[in-house]
Amino acid sequence: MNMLIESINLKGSVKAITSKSYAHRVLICAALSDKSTTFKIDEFSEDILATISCLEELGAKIEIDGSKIVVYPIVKKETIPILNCKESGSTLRFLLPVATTIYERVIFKGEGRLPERPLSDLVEEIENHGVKFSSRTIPFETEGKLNYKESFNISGNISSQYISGLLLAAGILEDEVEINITTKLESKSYIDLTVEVMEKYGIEIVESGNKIVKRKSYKTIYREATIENDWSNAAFFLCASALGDLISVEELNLKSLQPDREIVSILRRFGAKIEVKKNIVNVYRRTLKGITIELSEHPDLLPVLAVVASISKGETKFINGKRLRFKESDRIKSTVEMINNLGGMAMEEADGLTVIGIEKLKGGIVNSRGDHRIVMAAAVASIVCENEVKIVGSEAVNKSYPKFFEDFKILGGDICRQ
Ligand SMILES: O=C(O)C1=C[C@@H](OP(=O)(O)O)[C@@H](O)[C@H](O)C1
Ligand SMILES: C=C(OP(=O)(O)O)C(=O)O
Repeated sequence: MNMLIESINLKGSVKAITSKSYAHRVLICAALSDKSTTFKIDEFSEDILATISCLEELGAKIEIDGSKIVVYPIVKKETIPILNCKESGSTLRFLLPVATTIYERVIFKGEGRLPERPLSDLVEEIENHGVKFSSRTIPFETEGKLNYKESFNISGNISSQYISGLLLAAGILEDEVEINITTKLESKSYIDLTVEVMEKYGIEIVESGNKIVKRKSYKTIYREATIENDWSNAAFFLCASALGDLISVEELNLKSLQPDREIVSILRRFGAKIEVKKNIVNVYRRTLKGITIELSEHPDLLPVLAVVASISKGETKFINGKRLRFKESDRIKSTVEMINNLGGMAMEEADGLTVIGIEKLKGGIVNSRGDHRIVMAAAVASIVCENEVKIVGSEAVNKSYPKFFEDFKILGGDICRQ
């Protein structure tokens, strides 16, 4: 599907949607605990639906009634579970250790770019703990249960999801489990999110240096869960507000551990004025100037920040973002391509990019490269384009924010499906 967007300022207020990262974690912890958990999800993105259907396949009963969701604990089935993780890296990397802890045999599948995204360090460590794989990349079938006799050694600079996955699985056992991180740890806040949710289910996690120790197993003390709203997707409208008229983004937790909460201080460094009232964030347009942005702790912000950089005075350098090459697209390449196709100036580097700010973008055609964050960033870029923006493959947005264009329209956006 293609989307044609006229260059119009957006204005108004929008409520942030349910956090995808939180939803994955609460769904999994709920399914591994001993009683049902009830909570609300107001945006059933494809990634969240992938985790729901994989948990059902593992034997959890999940009832959905509008935005209300009740998750009952997994009851092990006789048949071999077939987990289709669709395009969700979190679903695959969280559920691989979980499923192999519970089941002797599991089939894993995926779609889009997921089979090409990194998994080998996790596969090797799971193999070291007694599980055989029919192939190194998905689709594969596993044979043998994950054993916890030895501690786990895993890299911390390829995907933080490896560590979150091992932690989530370790919570199934009452025993103490030790995870050693063998490299520099990136995206630490995503692990903090995992720990935060697991602790709500009675698990104790102690971190010291490069070692994480898990104690106790899942207990349901979190029968009525609350899921935070999503800073990663709120960032698109916060950036749109920095580029045009005011868009208030509502219902955000200012004290959240979500790494993408950092968008507030990044926009402030660009020169935007920010006002925070309770849980509402208002970003006001000011003259913006280029800055240096470290990507390793919040990789998902790159595409939309590159749009902000494209009309900020001087040079913006995005550094330490090697991992972005392995997202839904090679996000360094697809971001550079998006900015340049819209008439901006972006240069690709090995682990980041440089954007030189200009007065206004021209507009043009952007290929999403199957990446939801490129779709939403290109839509935001339309605000600072002289002409319209055409997004090819705009359906990729469903991965995290299916009603993004609905919200975009409510804010005054002029869009036409083609
Ligand atoms: O744990 C999570 O919820 C996520 C971790 C990050 O991935 P990596 O740690 O693989 O970079 C992030 O990019 C992804 O969107 C969500
Ligand atoms: C990379 C992302 O998610 P995941 O790794 O779960 O596919 C994302 O949402 O940008």
